[in-house]
Amino acid sequence: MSLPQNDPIDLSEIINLFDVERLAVGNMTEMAYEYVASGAADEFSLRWNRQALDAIKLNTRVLVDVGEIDTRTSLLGLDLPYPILIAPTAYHKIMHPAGELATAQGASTASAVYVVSSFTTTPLSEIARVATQPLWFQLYVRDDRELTRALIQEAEAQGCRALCVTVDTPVAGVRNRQQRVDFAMPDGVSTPHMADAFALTKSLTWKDIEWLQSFVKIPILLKGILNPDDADLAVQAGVSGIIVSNHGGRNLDTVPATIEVLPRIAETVNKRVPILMDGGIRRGTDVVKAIALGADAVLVGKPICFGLACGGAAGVSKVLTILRTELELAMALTGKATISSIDQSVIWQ
Ligand SMILES: Cc1cc2nc3c(=O)[nH]c(=O)nc-3n(C[C@H](O)[C@H](O)[C@H](O)COP(=O)(O)O)c2cc1C
Ligand SMILES: CCCCC(=O)C(=O)O
Repeated sequence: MSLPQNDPIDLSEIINLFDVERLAVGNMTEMAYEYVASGAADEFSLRWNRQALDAIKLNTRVLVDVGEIDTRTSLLGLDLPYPILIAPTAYHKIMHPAGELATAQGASTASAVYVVSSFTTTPLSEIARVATQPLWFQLYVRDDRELTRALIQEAEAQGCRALCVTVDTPVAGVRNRQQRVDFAMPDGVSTPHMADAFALTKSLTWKDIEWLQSFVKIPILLKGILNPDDADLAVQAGVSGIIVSNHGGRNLDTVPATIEVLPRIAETVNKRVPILMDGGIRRGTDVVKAIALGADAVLVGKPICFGLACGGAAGVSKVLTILRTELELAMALTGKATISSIDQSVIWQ
């Protein structure tokens, strides 16, 4: 397979986050598109993530002064201009030749935190050199715990500000669409920090979380929590945050939409640690809904990959800017001028 030949796309054609996927289809190899767009098995959870967000109605208040919309928030010691982060996604060089460097530049232009995947196709040190906004690192724990430790130490040395430990992937899901295109890394693309997808450990347990806490110096978040009982264990274990995620519908098909489980997890966590959420966030109104139902911030995965394919760094920053602008409009129109004022009252019951 050859590397992608991304033709420059007129980014003014991208008006919303659905446009970016439509435009990316023709601008990526079929293999890369199928890798990004697909979910596991019959793709129920992939669709439910979107359908469940769409099914939530908003409740507005009028005659509220929304002359100053303030989307700022703080998260694990960082002041964020708006509560949207780039979710960790693997293999950016199959989407655009500039790969993770373009993603980091796009994130920096748009003032967003970029969570770099363990399966980055660019060394972390090179990404850190171009990023002007904070980076977080997503960790896949490997069978070899000493290599895992070395990778974390590299992430810390490169200035990553938090570690998102992915806990929902002891094995990858039934990825039929990847099988159909014989998904493989093209020649010339490698993952410098992970030997291959088979290096992931299947034996990760709460004991390993304790082990990580014994030496990791940056905040640890657990990514891929769907069960309130696990959320409770995570808080008891002393982690700094949790990410409610079903891996974008890519692992276990027929688990519920993340927006559906979020309120239950928020109830259990009861503000003891910050909660992030991802899965199907495509509109500013989706961000409002997630915050109203208990998230402190959200992450976006696939639209960033498609933005990267359409226009490198400019495509990534465009996706973030559209979503941020839509969030501001949704806040003004619901009568919520600040992030902290967004609560259950904006959900039509
Ligand atoms: C192409 C792709 C690659 C991904 N790679 C990773 C990864 O390396 N590590 C990880 O924890 N999650 C990974 N994910 C899951 C995302 O971090 C995130 O949970 C999900 O994409 C969010 O849903 P959304 O794509 O609907 O926004 C990946 C998702 C996609 C689409
Ligand atoms: C085996 C996992 C590879 C990266 C990933 O997390 C994904 O494709 O969803």
